[in-house]
Amino acid sequence: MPGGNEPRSYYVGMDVGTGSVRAALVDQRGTLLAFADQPINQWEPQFNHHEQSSEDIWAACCVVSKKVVQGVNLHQIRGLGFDATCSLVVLDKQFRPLPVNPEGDSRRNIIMWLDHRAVSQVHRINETKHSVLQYVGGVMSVEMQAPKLLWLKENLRETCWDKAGHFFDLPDFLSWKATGVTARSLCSLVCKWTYSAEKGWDDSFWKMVGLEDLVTDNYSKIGNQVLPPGASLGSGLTPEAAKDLGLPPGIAVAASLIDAHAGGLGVIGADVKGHGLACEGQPVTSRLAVICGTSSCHMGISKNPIFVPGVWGPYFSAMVPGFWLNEGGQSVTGKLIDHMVQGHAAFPELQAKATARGQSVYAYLNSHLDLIKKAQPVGFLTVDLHVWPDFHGNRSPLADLTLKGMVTGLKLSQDLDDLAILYLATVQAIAFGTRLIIEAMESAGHSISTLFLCGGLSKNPLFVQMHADITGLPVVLSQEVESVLVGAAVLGACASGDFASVQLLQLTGQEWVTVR
Ligand SMILES: Nc1ncnc2c1ncn2[C@@H]1O[C@H](COP(=O)(O)OP(=O)(O)O)[C@@H](O)[C@H]1O
Ligand SMILES: O=C(CO)[C@H](O)[C@H](O)COP(=O)(O)O
Repeated sequence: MPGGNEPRSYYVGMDVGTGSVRAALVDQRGTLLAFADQPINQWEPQFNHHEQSSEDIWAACCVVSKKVVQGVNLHQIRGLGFDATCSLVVLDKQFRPLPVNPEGDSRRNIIMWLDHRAVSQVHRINETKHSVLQYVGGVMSVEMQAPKLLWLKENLRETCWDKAGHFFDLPDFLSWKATGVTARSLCSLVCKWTYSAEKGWDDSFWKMVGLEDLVTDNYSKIGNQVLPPGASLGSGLTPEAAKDLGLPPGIAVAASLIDAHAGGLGVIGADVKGHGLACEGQPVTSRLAVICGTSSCHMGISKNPIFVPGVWGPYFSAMVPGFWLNEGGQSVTGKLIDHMVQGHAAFPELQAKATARGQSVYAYLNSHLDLIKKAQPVGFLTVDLHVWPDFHGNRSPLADLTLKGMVTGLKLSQDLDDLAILYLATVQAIAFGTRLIIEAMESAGHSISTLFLCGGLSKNPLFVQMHADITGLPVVLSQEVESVLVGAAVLGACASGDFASVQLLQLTGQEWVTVR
């Protein structure tokens, strides 16, 4: 984003993650000026069923939006962009929430991205060997939308499926809520719905898998107007949404991005001059963006399509216009670390000690590991304890939802030392998973020299260092940890017309730190 002395223009980015909604006010140099976050509800009514509420999420958006523009001249706000998880939102013909559960609770009208209820459905979809599957790494994930749609049709026919008027990816729901425009983003449809940027919808796929009713009326329920991320939607922010969000009516609202793609856009174009990095002076295709939060997403781009077995894509223009995208992933990373730590017998002691010190439990564990490692490198503490991290299946590169997690080397003791070493082994297992994904991508034709991390886990120095040590690659972090939000704000800046396209962010104003 250009610098200079122009009067300040502001852009609002909204990032709907798994656990919370975040908003940021960003200026034309890409500098984040204000930040706010608000937790959102999640329901897990039964194992592998994960649900949310679109009304709860919108309400949280309204809270954080008003917070970040407090004291700002609203006339200087030029655009608004959204990113969100690729969760499935279900509305009736009057755009009212419909229940995605047998209890009929219409508050819960979202099937979340990590929901694994549609196992039988995705198995049958993959059995078809339809040609669209080659563009999702050869095997469709249970976390994508077609299996979930088929589950709704087969399990909630009367209470949901027959009443449904609109099925949205969550990022597209948000841009609809803001503008009243039902256009979908190329990003969400290409990555999660089997849409082709070149050929559009493939009727034969929907008919083959038993969702022929979505083909009728020219795909009106799932989208027949598709725009590139950053395109301006309709007449911009509606008066009603403007009132909700505390923003000026009519400001530009952008076609959205999925959260990982916004994070990738926020970091992958970083200007890293002066750090002596291998990627300096190399094409941007030598960089891998890793957006690590509840899950981890590994975003690699190429000028030509690269087919990587077990790694999603290749997706055209789904993140950076004109580039093909491959997306590796680990369904649970932050969530896995939290699961292992919070489920350990010594967690209450850890929580008390961390609180007493005014630290997060992660910071306390990291310092405890430094204490017990003595003279050896911290990584050696797990020489007898190992974790296999696929507690929620393997997204990439094995693409096997039936895989489970494993721990070997447990003893009878369950004290704080044991918890710290189990936490370390879990962090290392996730880093080994990243290495496996990189090896699969490189075997297929990628050439990756540097990792660019963002997301909640990038705030954990141990997580970052283990990724550098275990992949053998340097890791670049932005001083501005909210890179996903900057990516979302970039969308709003593009929609405003102030910038020609969703361009690679050259955040020259930002400090970048490297971990070798
Ligand atoms: N300050 C922190 N230090 C270490 N880990 C963190 C920190 N903040 C968040 N995390 C980790 O990141 C995960 C959430 O990532 P985040 O990107 O905030 O969420 P989301 O997945 O909702 O986008 C949590 O599961 C937690 O393990
Ligand atoms: O599949 C996705 C991206 O393609 C999900 O949106 C992502 O894995 C969830 O993100 P987060 O871990 O930040 O909540």
